[in-house]
Amino acid sequence: MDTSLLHFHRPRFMFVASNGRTSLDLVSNFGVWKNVDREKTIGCIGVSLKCEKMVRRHWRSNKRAMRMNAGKGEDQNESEDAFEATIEKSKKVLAVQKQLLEQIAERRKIVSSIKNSIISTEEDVASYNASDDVNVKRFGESDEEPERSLPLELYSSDVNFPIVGKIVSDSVQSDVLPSFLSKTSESHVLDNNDKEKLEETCFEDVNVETNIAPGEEEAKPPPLAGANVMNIILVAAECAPWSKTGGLGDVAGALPKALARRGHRVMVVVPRYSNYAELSDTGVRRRYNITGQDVEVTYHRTYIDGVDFVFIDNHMFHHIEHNIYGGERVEILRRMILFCKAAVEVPWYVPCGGVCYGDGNLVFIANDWHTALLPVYLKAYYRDNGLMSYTRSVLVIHNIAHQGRGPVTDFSSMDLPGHYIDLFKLYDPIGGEHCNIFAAGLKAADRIVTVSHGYAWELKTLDGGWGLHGIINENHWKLSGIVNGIDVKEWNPQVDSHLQSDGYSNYSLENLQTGKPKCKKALQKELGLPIRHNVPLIGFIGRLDDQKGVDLIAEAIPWMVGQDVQLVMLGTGRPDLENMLRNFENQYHDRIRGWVGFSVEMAHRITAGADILLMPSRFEPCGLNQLYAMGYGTIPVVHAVGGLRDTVQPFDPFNESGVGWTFDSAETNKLIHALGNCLYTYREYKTSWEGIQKRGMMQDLSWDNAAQNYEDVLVAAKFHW
Ligand SMILES: Nc1ncnc2c1ncn2[C@@H]1O[C@H](COP(=O)(O)OP(=O)(O)O[C@H]2O[C@H](CO)[C@@H](O)[C@H](O)[C@H]2O)[C@@H](O)[C@H]1O
Repeated sequence: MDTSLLHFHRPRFMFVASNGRTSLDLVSNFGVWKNVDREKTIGCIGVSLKCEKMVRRHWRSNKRAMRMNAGKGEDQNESEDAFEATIEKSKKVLAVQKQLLEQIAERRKIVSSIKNSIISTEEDVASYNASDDVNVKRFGESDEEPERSLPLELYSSDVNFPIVGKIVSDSVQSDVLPSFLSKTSESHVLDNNDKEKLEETCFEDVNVETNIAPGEEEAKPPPLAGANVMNIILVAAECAPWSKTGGLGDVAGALPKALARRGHRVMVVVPRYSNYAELSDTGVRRRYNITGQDVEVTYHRTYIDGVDFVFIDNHMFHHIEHNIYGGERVEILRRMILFCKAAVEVPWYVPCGGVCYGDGNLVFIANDWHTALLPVYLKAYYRDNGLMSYTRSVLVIHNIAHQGRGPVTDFSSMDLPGHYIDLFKLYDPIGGEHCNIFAAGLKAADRIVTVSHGYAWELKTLDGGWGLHGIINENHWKLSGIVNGIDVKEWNPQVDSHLQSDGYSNYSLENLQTGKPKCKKALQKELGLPIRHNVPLIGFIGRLDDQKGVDLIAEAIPWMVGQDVQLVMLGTGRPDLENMLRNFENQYHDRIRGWVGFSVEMAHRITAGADILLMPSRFEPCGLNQLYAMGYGTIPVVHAVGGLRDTVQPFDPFNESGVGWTFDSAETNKLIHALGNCLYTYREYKTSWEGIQKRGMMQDLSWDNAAQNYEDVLVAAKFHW
């Protein structure tokens, strides 16, 4: 280190941001030294921080002396100005130093996570090879030598930290980076996502405007998850914004980001239904045996908001994003088997940011019956054979009504050891003896989560468990209810991109009374409804099926049209219910619109433009639309069931509390009663109405709380043997 840098009696250097890169320019009162060796300079930071206090003391005493001589001439005034300026510069230096230290800490974290992954990957390989020795056949593989698609250098014990090396050679001199990040690996080729990730972490702008107090220099907060930081892989059949047929897509798109914000390394694995623009091919190819056929999958990846999104590609998944769960039962089953077989091996074979996740300190989060095979495969082919010993699985129930039921003969297509049939075989009065994938997943998973407390309770009942209540009760010790959150980037009236055209407007709590009416007007215009400010506009968004209680709305429509209201219903599903929507629109063209289709934009616009959102669901594990509605100042009227009961506290006019209206059983007259009270309040008690809107909007509905609760479950799973 150049010790001359330490012999200063006045502020000597400051770092300047230029062109989005951290160029370190050394500035003194006497001159400027450009492009000083970054490593040396960063090395100096620690020392200079200590010197900072000394320097400040020195300046202060100089300044006092200056003041004593005040009035003795212009020279002194100029000197004082110069001192003020140098103090300002010093503050800037401190700000930049703080940021650099934060970046160093961040990079240390990355490097140590890379090292951990490498160690666990080596362990995997060792046990993988050991398993070859004892001739353990892993699912989906023929008797041939298993191919290893992962670049072998990643297994090497003296592996460099390749990710930075490549970027460095592309864009900056390696010697301007801290030494622990500057090793290079010629053999590893980065994809564009790697570069994006690295550029995000390595080359953030240095903002010199921050003022910090002395002593705060190293105040980089630890990850919110603290010592519980782990690798998490969420596996789902859909993930917004790429694929979404309902609430599962929203959850898979948002929960992982909230977990990543807590400091975990998080991946989402999802089928690749289309040729999504932002993906790049990882080059990894694997083959799996699916009902006797050798099927190849490839893995594509992107990195967004701190999360690795890995897409599994095979022609079976192509062009079905609007019909993910549709088609012949046997075809759906083959897709889900392939997806689960390929997903469970992602941590071994798919490098993310240059390095695989590995199977140590890893938890899978599977979702609904479509991925309920994953916990079973994890157990049957890996943990039972001493592989992936430290990997755990959590199965989330979003909707127990769909279970992957089929004849017992389905079991043979799953390619599992014979005794595993006991997990799948179930008898109930509806299906008789059958093969039940959800049942097997619930038994095999280390922990079970469902999406509200209310639904966790309902699942244990004869009515709510849909034949699986017995299994849920037997496994109640591992069941938790965690209410979903909402993605506050996606669903936020202040920034909602669907409200930025066609007369819609972004709004917030502050301008609710002007912004929301604009959206209402724009919605009426877009739908071709009479533009009337004072008519209550009621919305419904959802799948058209028994669950969502659309038939209750249908029965209430004759009453509704006599109430001078407008109604817009958006949904797809059962053809008879779709026709019903069309018929209502034809019959009551001046006040009802039935939009048959799946339109994310229209869902956002209805949520913003409507005054009231109806959710008469017969059962609702959590429900997201009522959460979105409350965030947009739209008042929910809901059947108090499952997550709707957990999240919509009924309005109490005596205490001016509550955020909506509820009714206690799924009956038309109860819906009418609750909606009647709601309309009465809308018309007669404007102040109460605004209070309900504001209380709804002021709630913290973000995923952050839920993510913390998930973390508790993941930790419990981790220590479950
Ligand atoms: N026609 C359409 N056009 C555009 N968007 C549409 C649409 N129909 C529905 N959507 C959107 O799909 C999502 C539906 O979410 P929900 O939570 O209400 O229901 P779903 O029953 O699918 O989810 C299940 O999983 C979720 C997540 O756990 C649970 O909340 C829920 O109770 C459970 O039934 C919302 O984002 C909604 O806006």
